[in-house]
Amino acid sequence: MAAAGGPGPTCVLGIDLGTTSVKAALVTGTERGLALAQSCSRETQAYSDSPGAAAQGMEQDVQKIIKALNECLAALPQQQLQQVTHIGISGQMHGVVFWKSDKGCRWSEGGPGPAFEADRVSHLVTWQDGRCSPAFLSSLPLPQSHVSLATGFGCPTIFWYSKNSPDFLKAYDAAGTIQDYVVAMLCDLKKPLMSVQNAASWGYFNCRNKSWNTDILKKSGFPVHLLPEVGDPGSVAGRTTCAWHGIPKGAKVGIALGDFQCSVYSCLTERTDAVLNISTSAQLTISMPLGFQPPEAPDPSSAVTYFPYFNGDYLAVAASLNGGNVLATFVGMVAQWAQELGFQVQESAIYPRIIQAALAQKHSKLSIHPTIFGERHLPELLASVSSIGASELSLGHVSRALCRGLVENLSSMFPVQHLQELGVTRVLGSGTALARNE
Ligand SMILES: Nc1ncnc2c1ncn2[C@@H]1O[C@H](COP(=O)(O)OP(=O)(O)O)[C@@H](O)[C@H]1O
Ligand SMILES: O=C(CO)[C@@H](O)[C@H](O)[C@H](O)[C@H](O)COP(=O)(O)O
Repeated sequence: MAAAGGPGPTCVLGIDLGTTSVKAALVTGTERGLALAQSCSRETQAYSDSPGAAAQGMEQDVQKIIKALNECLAALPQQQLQQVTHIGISGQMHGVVFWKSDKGCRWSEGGPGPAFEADRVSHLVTWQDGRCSPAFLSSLPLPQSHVSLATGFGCPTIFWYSKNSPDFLKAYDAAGTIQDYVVAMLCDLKKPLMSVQNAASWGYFNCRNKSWNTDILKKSGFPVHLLPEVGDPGSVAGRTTCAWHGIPKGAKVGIALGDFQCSVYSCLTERTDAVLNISTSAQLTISMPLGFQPPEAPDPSSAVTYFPYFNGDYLAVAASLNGGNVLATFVGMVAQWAQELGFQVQESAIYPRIIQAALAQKHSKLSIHPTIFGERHLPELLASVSSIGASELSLGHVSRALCRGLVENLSSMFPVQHLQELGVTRVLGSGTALARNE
């Protein structure tokens, strides 16, 4: 997001508000282009209870997400933060957070300069939330969008609140993804601004005319006043209204982007590339030809969907609900079993051991279908294990079969032969769960 026309940015700050961790990167402009100067990541540990949504709820505490963001920025060098002219923010898609527009945060003077903490803000209901049952979703009006409705998507979640807990919504007059919330706080936006990338991930958004299905929603009593304004990815949402962690007031802030699209953007160079991103979730994706338009109506049974990218382009994506979160659950299970057996084992110590054990293990017949979270196109299909031989029960066998199962699941959603027919010659990997797992 260089300053159009004017001098390019001397220093750009990139932020990703992911489901598990916040990442921040300082990128400096050099004569050879942009170079990474510093980066930092912090796990948010933000999972929280979900009042009213029973066991299916999956919410995160926004205070903890902003705390992790502040810790990341405080760890970056002041001298470079003071040169930041542009801020780009991406984050977990689909989810929704509500806030009171003039009381969404509280600014305070910290060591490195002013910073904000979340104030009159709800929990973030994330993309992993399961409160919108298949029966509830089918009770909602049909969207005029190529993206099928799914639980954890912003608009169905707002419908859920308006039907099950209408008083909850009365406390708020703004809503957006977590990344839209941060942009709104930095630019003091009275009305949140959302990019087409994130709007498409909420449902009830028509990507062709870039507008919400307002008439359809109004007729069903949906609180349309909560829908953000929508803008193009890559456009500027506003400027910082005060200094922030040493970043001067007036820095340009880009409209918030989808983490998935940014993962792709970080490595996609050829149209013949596919990208395999495994973070908390997992996606296998390719770019569609210039001028491609998604179908008018969604196909809920399809494992592949189309998401807006940049400049009106689209990505075809197999978006799995099962990625690094499955590995994290397995590690948690091993830690829990160890504790029940009387041993205390840190989860951070288990990851390297399962990875090394799997590396040392040849492929075996043990087969794990890892979809413990179901899939959007097959919500009922949970995980299973088969071909369990007595001699194939080591930690290495199970860990290797689990990793293989994750990739096989994605490949079943977007088969290799389909990728080859579309001209794909290379798959690029991105995401922590890949990068930290040999
Ligand atoms: N110590 C570790 N070693 C290997 N993988 C890890 C480790 N810690 C976390 N992970 C994996 O990284 C995933 C989170 O990746 P991250 O990029 O932080 O997610 P997100 O972008 O969704 O916030 C976890 O789901 C887990 O599978
Ligand atoms: O579900 C889709 C697309 O429909 C994913 O690409 C979606 O962006 C991601 O699952 C969420 O944004 C979470 O991403 P991450 O936290 O796993 O990086």
